[in-house]
Amino acid sequence: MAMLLSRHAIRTRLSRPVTYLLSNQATRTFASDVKDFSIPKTRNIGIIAHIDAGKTTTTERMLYYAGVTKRIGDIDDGDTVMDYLKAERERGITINSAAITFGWKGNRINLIDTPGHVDFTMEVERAVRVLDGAVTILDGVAGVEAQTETVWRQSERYGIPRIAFVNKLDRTGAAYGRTIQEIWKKLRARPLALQIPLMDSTEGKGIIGVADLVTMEMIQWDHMDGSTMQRTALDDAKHGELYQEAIRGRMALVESLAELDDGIVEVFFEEADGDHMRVSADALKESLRRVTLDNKAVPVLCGSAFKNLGVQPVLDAVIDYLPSPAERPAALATIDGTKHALIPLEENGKLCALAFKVTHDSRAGPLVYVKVYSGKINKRMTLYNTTVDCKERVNKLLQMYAREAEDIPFITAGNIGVIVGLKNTRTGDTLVQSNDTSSIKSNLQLGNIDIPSPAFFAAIEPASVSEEKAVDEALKNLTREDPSLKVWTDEDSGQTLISGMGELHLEIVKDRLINDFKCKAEVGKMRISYRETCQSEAAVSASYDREVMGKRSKAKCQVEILPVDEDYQDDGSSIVDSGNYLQMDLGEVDESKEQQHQKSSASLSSDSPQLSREEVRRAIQTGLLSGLARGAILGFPLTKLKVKVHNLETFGQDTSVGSISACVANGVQEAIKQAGPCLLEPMMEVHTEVNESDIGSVVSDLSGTRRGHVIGLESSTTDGPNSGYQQDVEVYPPKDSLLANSEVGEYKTKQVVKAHVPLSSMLGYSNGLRSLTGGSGSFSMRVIGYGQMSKDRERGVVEEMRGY
Ligand SMILES: Nc1nc2c(ncn2[C@@H]2O[C@H](COP(=O)(O)OP(=O)(O)OP(=O)(O)O)[C@@H](O)[C@H]2O)c(=O)[nH]1
Repeated sequence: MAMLLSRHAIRTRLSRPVTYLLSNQATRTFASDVKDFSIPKTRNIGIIAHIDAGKTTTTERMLYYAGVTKRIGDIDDGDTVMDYLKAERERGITINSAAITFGWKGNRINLIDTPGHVDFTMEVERAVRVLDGAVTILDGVAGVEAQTETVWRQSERYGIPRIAFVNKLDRTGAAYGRTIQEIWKKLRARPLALQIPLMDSTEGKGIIGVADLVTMEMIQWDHMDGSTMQRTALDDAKHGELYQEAIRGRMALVESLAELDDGIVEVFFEEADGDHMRVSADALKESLRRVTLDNKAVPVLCGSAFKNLGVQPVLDAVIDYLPSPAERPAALATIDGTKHALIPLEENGKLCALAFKVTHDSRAGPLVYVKVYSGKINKRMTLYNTTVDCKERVNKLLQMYAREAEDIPFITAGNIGVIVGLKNTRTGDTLVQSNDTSSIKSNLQLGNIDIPSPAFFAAIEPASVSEEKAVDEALKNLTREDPSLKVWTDEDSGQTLISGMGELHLEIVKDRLINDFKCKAEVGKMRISYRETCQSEAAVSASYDREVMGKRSKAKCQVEILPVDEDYQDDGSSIVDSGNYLQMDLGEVDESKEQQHQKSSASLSSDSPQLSREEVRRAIQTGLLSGLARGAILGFPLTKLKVKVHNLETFGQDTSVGSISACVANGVQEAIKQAGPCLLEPMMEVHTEVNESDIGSVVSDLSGTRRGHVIGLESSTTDGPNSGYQQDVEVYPPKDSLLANSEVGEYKTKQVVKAHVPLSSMLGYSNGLRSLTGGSGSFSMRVIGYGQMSKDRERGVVEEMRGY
């Protein structure tokens, strides 16, 4: 079976088990290989996918086959190990990215399970940046879905090598070939099929085994729990059609690798005599590893986690193709927020670690999950948190098994572990050694995540005065865990408010307050976080004149306000904050003249305070921000305004920073009232992916009932612009491959409807879309800004908010 490689390739040739228990669950025994902390044998990996693709189902099998659990947890029965929060078990979804360590064939895998729901994109982002590699799980029926693309892009931003597992091939309509084509077309990644599924066409059972194209073996699993895996050499007499297909698959694999990797070309000509079938499995694996680590390609495997088919080869692929921490580029940190520094992975280097997640345990207190990038954390060590500038003491170090944990003596560079005892560290903080005297100690940051502005809020009311402290404490813990959750007090009502990324996000917070923290509190209706702006210009003179304890404090200023739109181009002279452009004219006077000016203006007292120019500037800025914090209609923050303060005059000895700020804030508030205040609502960019037959109903729903504006329609497999994305490559297997698709898996081209829709109209869209498309549609959305609403709608919102 000798064949030449493609022309392109030729051209390019040349201890003791568990000692510590956080919950009351049963003690478990950890495999000894997880105690091997050597870097080449460590894999920090995550599982990323669209909601419901089967991440948790697959992970549960991984834990079972690795010997961590004694039986397989079932998502549908609500008894999984990874989804341990009550709220997760009830809903059957993953919310907190639970981290777990287990051994596989002498290696140590730190696995982080991540949520697929759009409300928890921040959780994914937090997890993704500490990963060294990722397994992408795709639903073999739905293919590459909207949220898959979002999480894929997130992992791409961090340059994380990935493998893919096409799951659910037992289901009617599953299509492996089509899913692989979608990896190519939608994710713009080069898929390399390492397996082809054996479909049972007679009884329509879907997948019953897989052909391994690397070893040219047939793999089959027992019908019980899938723990016994039988490998037999593929042969023509026994496997007939599948054997022929496997040969085509093997040749396609070698050809594709040859385009990406010179190493395999050499093996092909020098060791395999130009025969695709004689390239050894080991040589193929080495080549696959090289191209995966270089992010040139994505090895693809397949199966059905639910039917216990295909999971062990995914674990093998994690070891074979995903990087150890030593094979990743050095971490990037910032010093003083501007200079960049690389943190090479050195076990004996200076300690540098990132707290990527904080959870709360009722017995142990805060558990801080860290990734150590350099150096080593020991028990009882004193750390320095560079983000909040404080010393922290390590009490215990743990290795997690979902909710259970084991004491470990240290966490070395490249590893993930949990610290108990840190009091102030929050998600996203950087930790270094306390006695590190180098200049980078206090200002080195491993880079925080930008948190989008919250879209929803709700009021929280403790059930009684005696409950207030417990609720406050619980909220403090929850915000430490989750930086996308905000808590504040409404000035008018004195109510505590929480805001977050979405309805589900806040619902989960509520569940956790009540069930995990056992607080007695009422959470009010989820409300949309609107914004306010002005429709016209206004200029006002503001003054502040107060006597406090016999001392007179007086200031005057002019405030001008004007609305700006998204296209506004500032000349660089403004301070930009929350979509507002702030300007302050302090005049051309220099420091000494300014002080004289203050003195000469002092008409009420002879001993005027000598505020520096910088103090005055800061006081004005504080006033501007506080004036813009609450709108005139419903008290929402203002945005899309240009505000200018000038002609500031101060009088008297007590014309303090506070008086200037108050004068400016009063001026801003007065100007807003005069400039035609109006409400703005969050606008979402929505991508809805549907079968062609459903386009009509989806478009009319979005543009009619949901008040959206459809901006485009494109085939979900359209090739968009992407440098380096080669379109003329043949990807195996083809989308209509009979063998790779289940009998009824007829190929349907999907279309993506792109629309801008007000957030308020997107409430309940998941259910609406499900009924419009019979469950085949999926969508993703993100906030793109704030849009004006009609006067009628504004009236409705005001009445609803004020409770008329
Ligand atoms: N038929 C079939 N169903 C599966 C398979 N894998 C998962 N499921 C089902 O798909 C649903 C979702 O599975 P999960 O494992 O919770 O998916 P997930 O990706 O973890 O979902 P989130 O945690 O919500 O992001 C459950 O009802 C599973 O039983 C599979 O291989 N075949």
